[in-house]
Amino acid sequence: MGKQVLVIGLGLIGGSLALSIKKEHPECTIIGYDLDEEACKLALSLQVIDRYVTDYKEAASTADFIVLATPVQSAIAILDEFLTIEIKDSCLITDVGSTKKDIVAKGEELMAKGVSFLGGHPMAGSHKTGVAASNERLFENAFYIITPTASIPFSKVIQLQNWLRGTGARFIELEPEAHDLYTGMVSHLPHIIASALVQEAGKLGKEHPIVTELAAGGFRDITRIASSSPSMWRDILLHNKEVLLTMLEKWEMSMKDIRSILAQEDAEAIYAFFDEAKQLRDALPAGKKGALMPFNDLFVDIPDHPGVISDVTGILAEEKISITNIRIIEAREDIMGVLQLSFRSKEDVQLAKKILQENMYDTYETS
Ligand SMILES: NC(=O)c1ccc[n+]([C@@H]2O[C@H](COP(=O)([O-])OP(=O)(O)OC[C@H]3O[C@@H](n4cnc5c(N)ncnc54)[C@H](O)[C@@H]3O)[C@@H](O)[C@H]2O)c1
Ligand SMILES: O=C(O)C(=O)C[C@]1(C(=O)O)C=C[C@@H](O)C=C1
Repeated sequence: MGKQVLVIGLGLIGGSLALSIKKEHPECTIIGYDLDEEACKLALSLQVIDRYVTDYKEAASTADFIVLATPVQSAIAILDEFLTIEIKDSCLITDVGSTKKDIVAKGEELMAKGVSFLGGHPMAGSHKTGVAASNERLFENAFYIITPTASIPFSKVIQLQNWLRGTGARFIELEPEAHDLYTGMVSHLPHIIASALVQEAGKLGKEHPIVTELAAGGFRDITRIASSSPSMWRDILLHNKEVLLTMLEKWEMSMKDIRSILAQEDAEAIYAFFDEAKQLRDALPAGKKGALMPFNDLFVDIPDHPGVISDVTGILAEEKISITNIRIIEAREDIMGVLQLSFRSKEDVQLAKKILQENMYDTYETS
């Protein structure tokens, strides 16, 4: 009989992992559990899981591999419950939480009982939630952080990577504290800033409704992540409180600095502020997926007439090239518009470029 995998939390990440585990281990049975039974039913009908349970305890006691993919506070509560039930000696438990210190500390309590827990965090995701947004390629080429402690045997690290080979992710090891510090900077703080920015625009928008209508590329780019799950981010902030309090203090100081050079009309310092940021941003590793997403974008000049967008997308669909995002820039009456198309990989960008050029579309990439 094939092995049993239990996925608890059938949302974006649990669903995507279930798909990539099944792809690499088709003989295993994927059992799902979610607090929300509708999520279980949807996961079953989308063939993300083989079956679901309405109480995970029995399935946990027979599982070979357990993935916790709930918001981080619930993951701790579930690990607490695992302390009270029988789990097979050979079973490996992992989580996908965006914070690691508290979860790994709880996992150590299980280790003391002879149950193997190895913390994990795939550094790829989306502002979308729910199993319907699952994608077996979500983690391809992304960093997958694992946080082994001294109490976990190396064989379990290999076992985890084998289970998760279908993700196509690149595994790296970090101490839980280092994980929370680094992701605090490149993931958690940006989510706070994005949400605060949307709140500010919302306040002005109450008095001047046109403001939100005017929100164009820049605002949308920097605030996309403000559409993420509030319960997930509530838990992340509470788990990474100390790190984020320090970062917010430094952030406030940084805002004070820019305020001060602006008040003084210090043009040189203002230029240096943007120039230094541009150089740092431009130097981010290209072609890598992870917290620092690369741009797999192609820009296409389009004449401003009806049907042109469906023509472009139709050409790409015929070649089976998936578009992950589409945006129209500068499309005003009677002038050329620009279509910004995002793809999963650089290869898809190149293929799309070739096909569209063959169809007489002018295309260009950004560096
Ligand atoms: N979204 C991302 O970009 C991303 C990336 C990497 C890691 N993560 C982490 O992955 C985890 C899941 O995030 P997601 O994006 O899949 O969220 P999601 O909202 O899409 O899914 C979470 C699911 O967990 C279920 N759930 C909540 N409490 C539960 C409980 N006690 N028992 C069983 N099910 C429960 C919810 O009903 C929901 O279906 C979080 O810990 C998050 O920090 C998220
Ligand atoms: O792409 C997004 O929407 C994300 O927010 C993904 C993101 C991130 O901050 O980069 C969010 C939380 C995770 O723990 C890992 C990845």
